[in-house]
Amino acid sequence: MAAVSFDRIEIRYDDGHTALEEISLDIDDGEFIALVGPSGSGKTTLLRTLAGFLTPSAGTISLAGEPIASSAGGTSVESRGLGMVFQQHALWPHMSVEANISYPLRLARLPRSERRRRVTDVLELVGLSGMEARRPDQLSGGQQQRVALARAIVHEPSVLLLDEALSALDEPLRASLRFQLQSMSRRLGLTVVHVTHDRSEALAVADRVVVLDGGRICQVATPQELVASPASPFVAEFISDAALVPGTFGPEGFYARDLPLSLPADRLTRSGRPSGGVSTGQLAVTPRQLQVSPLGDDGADEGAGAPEVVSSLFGSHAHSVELQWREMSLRGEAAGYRPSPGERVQVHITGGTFFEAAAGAGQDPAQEPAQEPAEVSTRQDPAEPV
Ligand SMILES: Nc1ncnc2c1ncn2[C@@H]1O[C@H](COP(=O)(O)OP(=O)(O)OP(=O)(O)O)[C@@H](O)[C@H]1O
Repeated sequence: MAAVSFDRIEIRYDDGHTALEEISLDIDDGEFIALVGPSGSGKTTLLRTLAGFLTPSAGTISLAGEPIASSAGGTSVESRGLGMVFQQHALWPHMSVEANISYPLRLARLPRSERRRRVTDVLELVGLSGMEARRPDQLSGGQQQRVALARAIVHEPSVLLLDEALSALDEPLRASLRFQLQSMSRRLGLTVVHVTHDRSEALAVADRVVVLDGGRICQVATPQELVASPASPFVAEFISDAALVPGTFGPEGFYARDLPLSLPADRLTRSGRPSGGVSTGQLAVTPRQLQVSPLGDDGADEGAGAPEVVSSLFGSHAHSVELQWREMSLRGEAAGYRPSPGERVQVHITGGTFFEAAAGAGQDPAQEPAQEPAEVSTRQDPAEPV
């Protein structure tokens, strides 16, 4: 197992496209890192660079403190001692499970008895004991993927690289493999770099999540930090499906520009360094922070200007509601009541993160301790129903 360090890595493809810029990241020995970001953000490029399939145009990569890649070249893929699993489990169809898994051990010329022992151990670890003699076509997709995992870890890799390794599997198998992957990597003390386009998977399994966009790192944080203190409106939108409500922030709190909606200062988190006075920007409001309830009898004017339900998806804890409010599309949650499409409703905002205009991406939320968004009684909320 080993720590990994990226120092100002840049990747320019042959056609001149810059896929990665200024990537600096330290991964601890035994840490589980997830790389997430929109399609084309550079996740696979970063993984392939670490694996040794791509040479950096600038910067260096170190493994266990030793440089392994720079623009001058690097050590070979094989000598990096990595384990890799891809979306499509590339097993040899004509070989047994045992032969598939022990292949890297045969290459390393380990004696037969040692190979047998290791294969037995690793099959137990991935929950496939006794399946040594089967061929891949006699296994389910999930079992095949677990064989691929077993093969990737049997030679005790320095780092385990996963590229959408669970993406081809259906739920609930995928969920159970998430549990298995995490417990297995913990037990072995593996350093893992897991590329996924599935945000909830990244948050569920990783110690820290790296959010990429346009070839740059937007934020590196624990799952809790990412959700509670997104570093930019993009991260809030991408990770938590936040709506970005334009408005102003002053001593009394946030006032939306285009909607009859406000939030007192003590219920919101402010990202970056406060510049003082009144500032304009955006309030990122996640669906959990936007509670939907029926229009009350308390004088609401038949809801003419109230948010309208576009769709309402069932949820076992709360229903997910998509709303149109004037020009804005918002997502919220309704607990104990499921609104119907076309219905006018009222909304209450329980928290949010304010981003000052032009400050935006790249701010360091650590400069200001983040408050947990307040979960308050919605009825006293100043986000007035219309
Ligand atoms: N061989 C290549 N030549 C030129 N550009 C490339 C090449 N491979 C990838 N790119 C570009 O580099 C950028 C990053 O691609 P990459 O595959 O790393 O993204 P990704 O985040 O893994 O995307 P996805 O989630 O769709 O797999 C994209 O703009 C892509 O079009």
